[in-house]
Amino acid sequence: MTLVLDSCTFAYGRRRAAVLKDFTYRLPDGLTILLGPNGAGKSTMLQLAAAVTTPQRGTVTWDGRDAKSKDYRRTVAWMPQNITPLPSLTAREYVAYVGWLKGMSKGDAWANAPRALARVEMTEHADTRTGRLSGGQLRRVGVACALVHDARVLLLDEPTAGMDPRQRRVFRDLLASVKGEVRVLLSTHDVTDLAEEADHVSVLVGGRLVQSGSTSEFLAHTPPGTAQGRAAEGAYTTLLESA
Ligand SMILES: Nc1ncnc2c1ncn2[C@@H]1O[C@H](COP(=O)(O)OP(=O)(O)OP(=O)(O)O)[C@@H](O)[C@H]1O
Repeated sequence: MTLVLDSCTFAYGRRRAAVLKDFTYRLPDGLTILLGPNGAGKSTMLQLAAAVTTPQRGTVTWDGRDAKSKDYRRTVAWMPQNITPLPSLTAREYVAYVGWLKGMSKGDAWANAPRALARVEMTEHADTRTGRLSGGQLRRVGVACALVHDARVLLLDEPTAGMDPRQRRVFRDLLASVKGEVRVLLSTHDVTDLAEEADHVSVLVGGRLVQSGSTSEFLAHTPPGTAQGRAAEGAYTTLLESA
């Protein structure tokens, strides 16, 4: 049972070239990182998977359930590149509101929000208005939004962009703690920081997957003689050069 993009074609407008063409992807379990240069189609792929856009051809499903269904929307959580705070809502209200939007009853959403915030170590900020949170704190609230409605899939679009090293550390620990219970697909340019922590790595170039497999399969592309600590970067460069 997983999220599947099957033979999807998507273009931003009829006259534009397709960003993804006849594109098929099965999301593995654990943490998968999605790499690719600017404009490769990573955000587009995540948005199709999140059902915020619809392919012109092909299907997006979870366990056979279509992306348009209510079940699907509850199963899959998406965190866009830029999370817009609702400045007047506190973190708890925000998380509860997202739970309600995802189909929970008001009571359940309100009752579950503190637990979700605790999972991301945001309890002390539960009553802080989201307009006052830092970018890193807001992203943690974004993950809490996924946990509140028990999503099975978490789609994160460049979640570590702009984070300082300490925030990154906290975020990586958070992902490590949730990846046993939810499948995570995370797009990033931060190859050195995350590749070695991932279970799987997918590399998208020009709307085409040039690599998709376990992290050790990805690292097998590292050129011989690469300095320690640069393996992921080396593997990524090799894949880009041969794409
Ligand atoms: N709303 C849009 N309207 C028209 N074209 C778009 C739109 N969003 C993205 N594109 C185009 O689609 C292509 C893929 O963009 P996408 O944002 O999916 O790539 P990406 O891999 O996420 O890039 P980045 O790493 O820069 O975020 C690019 O050529 C981009 O210019």
